[in-house]
Amino acid sequence: MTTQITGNKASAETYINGVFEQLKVKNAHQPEFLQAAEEIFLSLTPVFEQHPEYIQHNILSRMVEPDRIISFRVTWQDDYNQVQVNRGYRVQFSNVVGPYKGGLRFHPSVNESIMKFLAFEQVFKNTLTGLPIGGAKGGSDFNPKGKSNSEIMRFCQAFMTELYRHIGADVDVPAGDMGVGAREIGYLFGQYKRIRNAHEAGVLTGKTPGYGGSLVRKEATGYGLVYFVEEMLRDINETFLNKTVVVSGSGNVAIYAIEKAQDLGAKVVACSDSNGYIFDPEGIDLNIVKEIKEVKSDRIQTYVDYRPNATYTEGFQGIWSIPCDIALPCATQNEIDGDSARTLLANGVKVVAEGANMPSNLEAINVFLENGILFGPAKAANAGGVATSALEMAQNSGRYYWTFEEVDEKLQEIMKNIYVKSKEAAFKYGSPGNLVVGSNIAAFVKVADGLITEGVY
Ligand SMILES: NC(=O)C1=CN([C@@H]2O[C@H](COP(=O)(O)OP(=O)(O)OC[C@H]3O[C@@H](n4cnc5c(N)ncnc54)[C@H](O)[C@@H]3O)[C@@H](O)[C@H]2O)C=CC1
Ligand SMILES: O=C(O)CCC(=O)C(=O)O
Repeated sequence: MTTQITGNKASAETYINGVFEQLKVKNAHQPEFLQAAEEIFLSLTPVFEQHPEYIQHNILSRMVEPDRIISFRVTWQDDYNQVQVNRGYRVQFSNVVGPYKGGLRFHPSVNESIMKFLAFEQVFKNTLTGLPIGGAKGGSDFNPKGKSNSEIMRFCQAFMTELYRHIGADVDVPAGDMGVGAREIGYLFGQYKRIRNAHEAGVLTGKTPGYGGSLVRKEATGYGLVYFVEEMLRDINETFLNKTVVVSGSGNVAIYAIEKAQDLGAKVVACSDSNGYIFDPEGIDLNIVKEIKEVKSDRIQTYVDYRPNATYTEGFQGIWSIPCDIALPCATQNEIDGDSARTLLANGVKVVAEGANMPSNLEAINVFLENGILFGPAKAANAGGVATSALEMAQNSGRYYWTFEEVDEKLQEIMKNIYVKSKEAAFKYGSPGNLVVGSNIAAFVKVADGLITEGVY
């Protein structure tokens, strides 16, 4: 089946629906990728109405097909000398705006659909930062849980032994995502250097500060999320001060979102991991969470051993039944469904902003938007991490380091600009206040114009 391109004569909706029907046929077994695409397609009718040239250039069909998908075997030896085999991926989705850029996820759920949805989202997110970075994502179905440090190192070395041939400071620059932090990036970088015999610092970001890494990268996604919400609140003359906040997850994004929200005077009362959630009515003691997660790699359940007034509940979904002013989902995709969204609404939530990638499903997003909840979509609200990665690339190529304050100031400026850009696009294209539509359109137009500028390929 091929799309009929009839230029200005085709209605925007007919074109968009046609491309989506083809996408469903071609990717029938990739629900996460189709969900991410549908969310963007639903925003685009006014763009194609105003820009019939995008139909002539068949921009949408070009944008939903990744430049390439690399899949490879990762063979490594565990601590019992058993040979283990995992599957590795790198989806290089688009380099229209800059070199491919995006994290690596090590999690047993990783498959091609999840890699493609993340890489596709990354194209739009990276464009919104205003920095020259294209979109990619990679990872493996390797499960880091319960693995020794030596096993993690051997896995990372095996992973890089194949990945190295596909990346480069001007080609594709991976970083961390779930299950991949500074330790894993260190092992990956070490192996890259050994193979290439070159200290090409800009080939990976999220490195340890002092060894090529930028200050603030560790904190950047969580801090950036809170800076974005500050902008949303500013528009209604509000601040974080004395707000009750619920944050899901207790990993990199969640911990630093909690830290910054607390800095700004909020009371964060709950967080979670994949087993369950804790509720601390007096406000979470973040030092305990850091000790449990960053030092001991233990379950969040153990928090209640330190804080007698806190409670632990099995099951991660229940966290959304805790009344709050601001909800920050920072764990994983599809963690908020329609029912959870309605519960949040009934309990008086005012703002929902996404630290994780695609944490709200389409039904949940509609519940928020239709009921006037201020909603910050992931590709805008969590772009602070990748933006700071781009700042790390800039420092690496300039061969110097900025101070914590310098990077933090740039991050705040970037998050503010993303907010303004998304808000203005929403207004211009007829959906004032809708940051889903605004962020999708602002990014789409930039990539679409790039595709036209750079010619058909
Ligand atoms: N690390 C980064 O810079 C960025 C991460 N993200 C997204 O943020 C999310 C979290 O990533 P990180 O914090 O980096 O990962 P991480 O590996 O540091 O932490 C993930 C946390 O989520 C918990 N978790 C997993 N599934 C869960 C569930 N169903 N319910 C509750 N908790 C659950 C885990 O126990 C862990 O505490 C992911 O969606 C990731 O793609 C987005 C932008 C940048
Ligand atoms: O810093 C990066 O390159 C990647 C961050 C990331 O994976 C994300 O934004 O989802």
